[in-house]
Amino acid sequence: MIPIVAPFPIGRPRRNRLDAGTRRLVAENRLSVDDLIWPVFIMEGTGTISPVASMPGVERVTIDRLAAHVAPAVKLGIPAVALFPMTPPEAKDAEGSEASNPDNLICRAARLLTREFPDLLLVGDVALDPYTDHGHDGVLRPGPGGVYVDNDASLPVLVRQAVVQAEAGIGIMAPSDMMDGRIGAIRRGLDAEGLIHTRIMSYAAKYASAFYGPFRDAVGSGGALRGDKKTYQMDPANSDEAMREIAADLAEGADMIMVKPGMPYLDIIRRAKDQFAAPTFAYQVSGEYSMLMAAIERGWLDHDRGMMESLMAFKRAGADGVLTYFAPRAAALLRG
Ligand SMILES: NCC(=O)CCC(=O)O
Ligand SMILES: [Mg+2]
Repeated sequence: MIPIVAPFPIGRPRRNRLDAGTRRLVAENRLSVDDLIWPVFIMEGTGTISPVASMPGVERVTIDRLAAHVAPAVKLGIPAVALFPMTPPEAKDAEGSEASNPDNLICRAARLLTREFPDLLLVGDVALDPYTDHGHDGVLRPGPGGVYVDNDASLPVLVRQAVVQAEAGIGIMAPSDMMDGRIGAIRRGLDAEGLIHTRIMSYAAKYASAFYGPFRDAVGSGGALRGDKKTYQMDPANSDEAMREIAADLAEGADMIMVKPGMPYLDIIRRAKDQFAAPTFAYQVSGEYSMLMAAIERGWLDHDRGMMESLMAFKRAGADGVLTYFAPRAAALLRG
């Protein structure tokens, strides 16, 4: 489609920007509270709210503080929270066994939130990195290059993790591990337990990115990480490959797909939406958040305008929703 524009001076594009009313009428995209998913960090202990040093304005909370922490977001109408645990080092092992403990932090948090806020959607991360002492998303076995994150040996562990999380009340499973075939394996595993309503939001195109740094600080997995994740997360140079990853996950039964990180990968979101017309989400990851907040704290950017513009970019790129640490603040602004 080639837009027809009358030549100047008959055509004057500035007419449609003349006043706030006109600008509202012609706005092509809108951000709404309905688009927001809020990632929340949980830790062991009691009575503690602990700031994440590398993410100004973000806190980890103990389970007894979780309902009070989440209540304002629920009140603002945020439809979903994504839960991430800070697993204590003594609960970590090489196989990530704690991931499938039905009484792990995530499951206890999910039972509590389901009871307190029955309409709030819970998104559960499926990957082993918060639970392994080596910081990888799957289990390590001898393989190419010495040790290797073993795809097929990781799948049954991920399936068990998804099942315990679903049984604890998590309605949306979000596999972030990037193993091949995990969406199909998790779907079959859930269905075998009768968990046919559990949705899968696949981190289909997850890049091996520098922008996850502050998150690893928040969940305490950064120091432990041996090597890098380049043998399973995607190369930032690639875009066609993201389309193949997304196609595979949709074919295996993903209900929704995600692109991660967000802002440096807006082109991937647009391609994905145009090509697959599936519910598409962006994760505005910790490094993007902290980058904005660092500039905001120095007075170099305006908080509200910077936040809203960064979120609108995802809508314009074609995302249906955004996982963002700004969610409660954006929702408060949208509610006026
Ligand atoms: N599965 C979650 C992550 O890997 C990182 C998210 C972030 O950096 O915010
Ligand atoms: Mg894949």
